[in-house]
Amino acid sequence: MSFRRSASNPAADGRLGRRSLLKAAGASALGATLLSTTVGAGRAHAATAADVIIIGAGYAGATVARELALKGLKPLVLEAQNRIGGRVFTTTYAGAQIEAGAGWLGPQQPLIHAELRRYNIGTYEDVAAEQFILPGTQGFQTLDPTAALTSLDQLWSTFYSGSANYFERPYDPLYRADLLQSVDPLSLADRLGQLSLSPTEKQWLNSETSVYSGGSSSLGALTGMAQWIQLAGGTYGEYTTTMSLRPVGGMIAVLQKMLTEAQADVRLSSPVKKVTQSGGTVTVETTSGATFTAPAVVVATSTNTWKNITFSPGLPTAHKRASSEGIGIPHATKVWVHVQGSIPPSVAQAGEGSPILMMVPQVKTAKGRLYVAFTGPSLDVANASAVQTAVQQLLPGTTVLEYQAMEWAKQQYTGGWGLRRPGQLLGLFPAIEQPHGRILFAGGDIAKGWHGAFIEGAIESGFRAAGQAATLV
Ligand SMILES: Cc1cc2nc3c(=O)[nH]c(=O)nc-3n(C[C@H](O)[C@H](O)[C@H](O)COP(=O)(O)OP(=O)(O)OC[C@H]3O[C@@H](n4cnc5c(N)ncnc54)[C@H](O)[C@@H]3O)c2cc1C
Repeated sequence: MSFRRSASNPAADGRLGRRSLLKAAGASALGATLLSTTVGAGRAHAATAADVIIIGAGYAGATVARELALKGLKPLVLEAQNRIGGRVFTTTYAGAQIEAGAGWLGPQQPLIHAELRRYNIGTYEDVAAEQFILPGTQGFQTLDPTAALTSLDQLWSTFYSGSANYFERPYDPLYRADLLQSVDPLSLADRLGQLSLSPTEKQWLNSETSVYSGGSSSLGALTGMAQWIQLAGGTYGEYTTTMSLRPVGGMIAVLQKMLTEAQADVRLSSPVKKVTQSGGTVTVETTSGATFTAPAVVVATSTNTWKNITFSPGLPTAHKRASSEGIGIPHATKVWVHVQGSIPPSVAQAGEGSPILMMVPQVKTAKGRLYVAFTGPSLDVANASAVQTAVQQLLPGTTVLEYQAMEWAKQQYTGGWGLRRPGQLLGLFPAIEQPHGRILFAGGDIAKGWHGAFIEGAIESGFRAAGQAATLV
């Protein structure tokens, strides 16, 4: 899909009016390519009177835009794709509204709840599971939710023991940097290896540690997930509620309202390739050759994508390291599966290395039920019979009617959700939050609190970066 540039049509050069925001948010069907369209072959330079240029129209960028606008400043948002939202992608499938990316909110995430109140957007509870299907000594076993969660709670409390001390203040993760010295180098797999677990118990835990790590539990940091647990209240039961709420209108709804309130000039299909600081200004160049200048720039893209932009002068050490090592995980495939069968709504988990690691029940349809599946790297989601077999292993007696997969880690402009690697908390913070001259950095990946896999963190980082940017204008 491509558009021709037309001087008389603002949408044609990627500019977005308020009414177009809604359309842009849901423009692409799930499964369609998310690569940006080549809008406006951009030979021209584009003069702009923006106070701050924001690169990226995800939750972090939208928060920056809204906060700067509230301070009376004029933001310009350059977004690579032909839609807003980034790793939030509300769309429809099998007649239902679905989330191809971020799907749930937790009750203990104050910033997103303040935004929901601000824009008068309600939430509703997600579908409750009526049973759990978990690895057993001989194949899978079915448990009622209370029994499963009680056992899981005990196992995770052993796994995370000590985290209440080393994250005494979970919103200030370096507060006990002294205690973190021995813990931050550990991967989730290292921690599993320290415990005396039966093979079954190990599988109960490593299905989740491998999902969050993007394949192998050796990729994710123990301190990454332990901080989430402490932010949630300290127990696994409380942590599970981070997957309990959905906003009316979808995960995109608040973001749309933020950009609308900001009256932000949002240019879609405008991938930034170069950011140059000189004197008191910063010049931003898109892949089409369009240039924009402003006294400050906020880079609000996923950490993994920073390396695709040429910064002059080059990025500081911590930022270079974050982008080259990656905070975004290497495998983040979320599949919506339409399942037929008489099985009650079930949460199903399988051990690390399995084709599907976790399935979560979603809405009932006329023909069956939708499920969200998080896969492991061993499953080829292009192979329908492999998907069918993998689903039937977890949900026996069911048939897959259809499915749609989004391989987020392969998306050029976002990548997957984030989970810090071992050593990154002490190795990158607090330097990663600091300005690089007139360039500021925002994004869920580098949040202090709900980092990586939560829009709460993207909003937090957006508030911080907006405050930093305002001092430079
Ligand atoms: C499958 C999946 C499930 C998730 N589930 C949840 C969940 O249930 N709950 C939850 O709270 N969070 C969840 N998350 C995490 C959440 O989506 C992210 O933490 C959050 O959306 C990150 O927002 P952001 O603004 O930091 O980055 P992004 O959303 O990645 O936004 C960055 C934007 O920058 C743009 N961009 C990149 N490069 C350029 C460039 N060169 N020029 C211009 N623009 C550029 C991108 O296109 C993108 O729009 C999930 C994520 C994924 C992938």
